[in-house]
Amino acid sequence: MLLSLEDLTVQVPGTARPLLDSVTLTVAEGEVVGLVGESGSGKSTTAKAALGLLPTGADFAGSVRVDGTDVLGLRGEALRAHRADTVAMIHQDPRATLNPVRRIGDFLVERGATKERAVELLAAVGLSDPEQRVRQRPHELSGGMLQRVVIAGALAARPRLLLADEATSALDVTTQAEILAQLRTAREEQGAGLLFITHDLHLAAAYCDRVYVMYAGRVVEERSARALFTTPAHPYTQGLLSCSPTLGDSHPLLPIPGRPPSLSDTFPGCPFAPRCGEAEEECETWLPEPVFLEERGLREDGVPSEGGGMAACRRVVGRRSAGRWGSPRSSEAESGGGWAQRTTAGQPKDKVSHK
Ligand SMILES: Nc1ncnc2c1ncn2[C@@H]1O[C@H](COP(=O)(O)OP(=O)(O)OP(=O)(O)O)[C@@H](O)[C@H]1O
Repeated sequence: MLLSLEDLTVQVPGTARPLLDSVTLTVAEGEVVGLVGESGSGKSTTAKAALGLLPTGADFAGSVRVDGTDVLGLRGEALRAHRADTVAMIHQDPRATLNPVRRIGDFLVERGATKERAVELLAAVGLSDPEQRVRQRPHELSGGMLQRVVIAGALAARPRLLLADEATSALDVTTQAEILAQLRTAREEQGAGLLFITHDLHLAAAYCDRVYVMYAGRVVEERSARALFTTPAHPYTQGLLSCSPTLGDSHPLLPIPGRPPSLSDTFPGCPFAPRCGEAEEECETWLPEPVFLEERGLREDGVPSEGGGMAACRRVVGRRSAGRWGSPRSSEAESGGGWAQRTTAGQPKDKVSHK
């Protein structure tokens, strides 16, 4: 597996609950995996963990592996090489990545491209006049052009794993569509995996192969993009879909009531229970573990589901076997009940300090 997070729990001092709580997530070679959730759900912290970057002073438990390498154990030159060569992150604001006084060509050469390849990379991400662009400085290009430059820079070292954190959110829809297509092409040509972070569940469903939904530092659902869109299993996923508009859909938008929890909020049970229209008394005290969703017949209204996947909700427990997040499905984990009583406010066991 290219990227594998296993039960990653991350806590910083002074917060009541962890930033990440037992996050398990995989990205295979050549796969586009979406990570969605409201602000503060832990998406960026999850992606940064793949770079070996945890908040200063954080305690963590669990593991992060890229191509089999234990990333959180890397130090010094090995960590620098990992960040320079193996993984590349693309942020929302290209101006935060680009040095305003350096030429575009220098930016690409610093990332390992030759001068000829710098021109080729700019052409590959759809910039016109690439020979001229390499001599220009960031203030001479528009925001959409700069984001293309940043993507060219991310591809320069031919990384195995691309992390796109809201990389297209600030762009107009035409530029967004072109950049998404170019990221996909780059992924195909280089065989890289792509972790695609977005607030927009519809975009994730349209663009990704598989999607993880996060809430309050936990993964609450993992499905194929199509299954997530057609038969969302978790009430939170259903809520996200109901409150985001789609073209041609005349249904009224239904916002999820309440607000996402802060790091000072703790929960004896399911973190989503206070906002969940389906919550029952048990949800307030029991934390649902992930369970497998079968190929068909998941939903109570009889609509067939597709593609299996996992969800952590009391509504699907009892009808499904306990499981582990990730892909492919692991048969040895198919036993047990799928419920766990939460005993602490998420204190990681066997924690390690990240200084
Ligand atoms: N270095 C840090 N120290 C303390 N808290 C942090 C640190 N980094 C992130 N957090 C907190 O961890 C939680 C998760 O943050 P994260 O940025 O991962 O969420 P997100 O889902 O990416 O949000 P957004 O969509 O707004 O970027 C937030 O409550 C954030 O304030």
